[in-house]
Amino acid sequence: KNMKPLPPGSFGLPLVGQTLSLLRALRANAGDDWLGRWFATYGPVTRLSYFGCPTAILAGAPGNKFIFSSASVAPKVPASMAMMVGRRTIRDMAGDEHRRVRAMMVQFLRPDACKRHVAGVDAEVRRHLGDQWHGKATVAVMPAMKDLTFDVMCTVLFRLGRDSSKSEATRSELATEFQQLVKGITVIPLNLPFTSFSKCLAASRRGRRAVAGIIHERRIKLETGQSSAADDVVTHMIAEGLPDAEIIDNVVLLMIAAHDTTAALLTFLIRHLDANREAYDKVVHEQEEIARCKEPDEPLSWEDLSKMRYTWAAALETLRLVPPVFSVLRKTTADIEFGGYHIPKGWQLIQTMSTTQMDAAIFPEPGRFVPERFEDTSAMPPFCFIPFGGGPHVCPGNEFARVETLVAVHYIVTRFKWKLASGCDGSYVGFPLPYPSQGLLVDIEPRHHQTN
Ligand code: HEM
Repeated sequence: KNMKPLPPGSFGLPLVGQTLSLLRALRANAGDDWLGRWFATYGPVTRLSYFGCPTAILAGAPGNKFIFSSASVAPKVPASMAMMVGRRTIRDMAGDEHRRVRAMMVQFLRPDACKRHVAGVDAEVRRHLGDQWHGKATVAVMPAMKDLTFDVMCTVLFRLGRDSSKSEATRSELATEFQQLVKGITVIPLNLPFTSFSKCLAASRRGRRAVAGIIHERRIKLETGQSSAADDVVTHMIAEGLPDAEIIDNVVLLMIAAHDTTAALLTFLIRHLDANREAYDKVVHEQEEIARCKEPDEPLSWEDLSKMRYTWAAALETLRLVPPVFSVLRKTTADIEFGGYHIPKGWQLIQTMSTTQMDAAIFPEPGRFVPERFEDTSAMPPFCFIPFGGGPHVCPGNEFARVETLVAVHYIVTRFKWKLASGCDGSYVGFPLPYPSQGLLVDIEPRHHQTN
């Protein structure tokens, strides 16, 4: 009787709702304009229909705080994602179960583990630049960064060595299948012969079989005393007694979460440094100072990374301007009230990173690339800069992403100069992940350090 009204807005046409119009805007990199118009019409708490579900979109820091920390809100896994990745990932779990499986991943992602990963990341980055940048005149940055982050993840987190042709084959099989299955997450889940979704499902089945093969090998090694639970995340999950089907789902999730996001960060950092010479000079200066104290083949150390303060500030500013994850999707697990409105149980909830990250009241001149904003973040209001999400499901890989980004930037800026190739305008689509036109083609030239 005393129920508050539903949020203002419109569900649009049956089934279609606002899905096509919002997706079209997102793909054309006009999602912010679309949402800006929507919020201007209906206010910061509003309803619409997205992928056939009643949905509330919340704008601003209070909305972010509510979505990330309310006990009556849980992650929503879209049907296409569940079909590609599986239904027993940590995105589908809550409470103790979520904490338990998440802890198995965090064991390999928290700062003390990342400290141990630095040398492995360093070797993989050098190897990549040696293979894909040295001797080249032009590089497509995004594909190169995707390869790099995929390989770093395989080597460092999953210990897929490069010591045998079998493990090289497993890596390349996983890389091929994952390229395809990731596409299936954002298409309409229509499983009919010859649809792109059905091809993605087939890739998912093959990718899952490859992961099952890795589990099989790791179990034998564990049982015969050739390995220990501390060696890698798969062996750890086996030792913790997680059922194989759940290991597969969570490994697939981890592989997806771990590589494209960091590749997008690296790509757009390179693009912004090209366009902002003052920031570029400061990054080069910081990295040259570190390189000067090292022997040519000496890997970077954890202490070196802690000196890369300006470079990390530039990376954070890149995440503010071009968040790899455009928005976070949740669902209500009970009837809730927010901002004077009633949001029923089972509705989807969406927040979008850019409503606060591009708000001039929080980040003056929000369109400008100003890394200095992140040199001291003590005055930054909470729940305004949220590229890694928030609450119990906040990204556990942020420290790993920091290590990867700083090591890669170190070797890129100390070994190469770059500028956009002629004909590449630096434009990009914003969804499902920010992806630059032509993969961001840059012309490169070697600087002075040229060892591998
Ligand atoms: C710049 C790089 C990255 C960005 C921007 C990013 C962003 C995000 C975001 C927005 C979420 C959802 C958080 C939420 O629901 O509140 C997430 C979740 C997640 N990320 Fe990342 N991520 C990055 C890198 C990584 C890396 C390197 C890994 C692993 C090595 C990783 C593993 C995960 C996992 C496992 C989850 C699910 C956590 C859960 O549901 O408990 N991410 N990430």
